Amino acid sequence: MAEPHGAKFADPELPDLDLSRAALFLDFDGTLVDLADTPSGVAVPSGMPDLMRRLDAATDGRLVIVTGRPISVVSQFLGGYEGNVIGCHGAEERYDGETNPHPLAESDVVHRLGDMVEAFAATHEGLIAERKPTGVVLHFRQVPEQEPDAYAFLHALETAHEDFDLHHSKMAYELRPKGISKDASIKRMMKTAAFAGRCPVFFGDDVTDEPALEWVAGQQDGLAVKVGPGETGANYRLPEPAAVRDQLELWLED
Ligand SMILES: O=P(O)(O)OC[C@H]1O[C@H](O[C@H]2O[C@H](CO)[C@@H](O)[C@H](O)[C@H]2O)[C@H](O)[C@@H](O)[C@@H]1O
Repeated sequence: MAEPHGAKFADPELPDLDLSRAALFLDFDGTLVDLADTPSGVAVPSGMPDLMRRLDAATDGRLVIVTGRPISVVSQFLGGYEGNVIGCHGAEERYDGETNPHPLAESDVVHRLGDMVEAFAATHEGLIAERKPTGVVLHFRQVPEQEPDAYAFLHALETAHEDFDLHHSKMAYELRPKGISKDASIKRMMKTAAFAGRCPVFFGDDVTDEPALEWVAGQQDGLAVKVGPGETGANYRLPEPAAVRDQLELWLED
């Protein structure tokens, strides 16, 4: 078993957890792995695929990766992970090997939006367009001074496309289908026979994770863990992804 690296602080300390009674929801970027300069630049620790396999076994299949990334992308980052994923912020779901995409997935309108955002990024050095099956992201991490331009462009696209909403995440703006969210997907999953009665546990770092953190901590009496600084409705906090991985290893040892 891997040696824990030692969390710098936990606020307050996380309790012991019987994984066989838990439903474990894990965000990816900024939670399992450190943020990087570009979407493709994240470094996934070599032990991560094995950690996911062991968590999936310990929860008897109640491990779910909850991410803004497409299922195919996060699965590749996790070394060919085939388990449960809420992807594209809830616009794609894979449970028990079966994938349910949103009706707008790979639609003409999504492709057109992707083309337009790519063309905009191509004429604005430092901006990065990231296409998804259900939307598109415009990243300004390399050029924070271009945030107003990035916002103005995506806001104009949002205004012209009534089926899409504009969302802000870490150094990025994203267009995604209306009515989807991580918390809606988690709530739906927790109502299924396989998950009902389990203690929900959710780790997340971003504003897009807050509604689910608040729901898990405030209404479910579960464990909601905010990763990193910032205001939160979570009931626990860890400082960084390395501390998250250590905590998961500790629960696996119990
Ligand atoms: O829900 P998550 O798993 O946290 O995914 C959220 C978004 O993560 C990625 O963007 C963020 O991470 C990048 C790599 O560290 C970083 O460069 C960027 O600034 C962050 O916003 C991903 O690219 C998005 O598709 C996800 O929605």
